[in-house]
Amino acid sequence: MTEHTSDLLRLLSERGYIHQLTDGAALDALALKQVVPGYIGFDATAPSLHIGSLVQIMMLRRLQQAGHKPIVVMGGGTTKVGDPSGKDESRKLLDDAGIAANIASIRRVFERFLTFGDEPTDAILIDNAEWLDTLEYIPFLRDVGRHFTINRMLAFDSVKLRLEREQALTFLEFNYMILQAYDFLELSRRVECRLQMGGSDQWGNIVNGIELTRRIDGVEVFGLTTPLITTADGAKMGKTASGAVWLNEDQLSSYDYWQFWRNTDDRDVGRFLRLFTDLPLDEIARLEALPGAEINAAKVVLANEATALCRGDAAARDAAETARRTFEEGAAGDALPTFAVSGSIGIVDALIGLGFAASKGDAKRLIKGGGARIGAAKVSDETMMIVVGDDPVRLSAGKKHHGLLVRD
Ligand SMILES: N[C@@H](Cc1ccc(O)cc1)C(=O)O
Repeated sequence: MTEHTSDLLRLLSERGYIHQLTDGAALDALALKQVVPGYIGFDATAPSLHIGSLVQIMMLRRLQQAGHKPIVVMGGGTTKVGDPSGKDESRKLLDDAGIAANIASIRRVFERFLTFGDEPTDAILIDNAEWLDTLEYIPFLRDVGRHFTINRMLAFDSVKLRLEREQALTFLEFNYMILQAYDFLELSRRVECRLQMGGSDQWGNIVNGIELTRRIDGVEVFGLTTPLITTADGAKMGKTASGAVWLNEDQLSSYDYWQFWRNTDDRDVGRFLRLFTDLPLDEIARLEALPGAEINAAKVVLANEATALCRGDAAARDAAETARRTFEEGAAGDALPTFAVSGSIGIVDALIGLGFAASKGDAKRLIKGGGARIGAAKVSDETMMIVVGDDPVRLSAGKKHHGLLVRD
């Protein structure tokens, strides 16, 4: 990576956010002389974003920390089309009411990470349905469509991969990149947006927007993508045995959110501290160098900081306190029910003992349905025996019910 002089690019590059960047030198120069409005778009395919979107949200936060203006674009329009980028199959189409409900629920999380308002570096939120919903087909094709060649569109990964694998790509989805490109042009006109950021799968959509904005308005805008965040064992970050790690509190308790971070692989701690917390780099360097089991202290710091950012200080403190009491003192935290066991117990009896199942049949159905977990691991064997030693064993039924087996 070349040396950057602007706070913006220095901050993004030293904390590990940059994968690809268009004309870095020109963006660097622009960021030195003015407030750069930069955007990231989020489609509203679920009621909450999950950890997979957290790098993008953190990038908007970094943009603001470096003195620039974050623009959150909610994809009220693009969600109706469905981005084929990085997807093997067409997305399930949502109706207007479903999209509106998802947007209302998703948008709350941004208030935790960004400061909104009317000042030059305050964040703003815009819904692209504002301009996409009312496009007129023939004028749009003539003004915008003529700048795209099918020859080139076929070469972008989002299209090419589906064709190569002989997976269907509908004409509806084929239009997505044009609509996202048009968003960039609209945002350049409406709020002088100069930068679009996104995950690495968004590169094609972003580049199309840059070219369209240059061709139609003669304005130079920039693009930046983040690396795909994987864990040390090679998995995509945020996929746990129990499902997606949701950012919204009504989808995942703050205690479970905290635990997700606490369970970070030793090798990922430093990288995650840089990406997902505001701790200064020298402090992170110290934490990631902690030897042996002391690295667990760094994981607790990561869990505390990341949870405080997303869920607030009080939620982070409560989660840390519950964890400390349950795991460090071996006693039960207020938040979780316990069941005392002498030596070992069968999984079925444990589920009944904690009140998660009313009968043996009920407990077996829960296990068959994939709803029973020990720690983060799904239980599939209904005859499994659990040995309870000095440390309590955490048992869960579904997403909401958690309890501890403690030694009698
Ligand atoms: N295509 C993006 C979302 C997006 C929507 C509209 C935009 O203008 C930009 C980005 C995604 O699927 O993650």
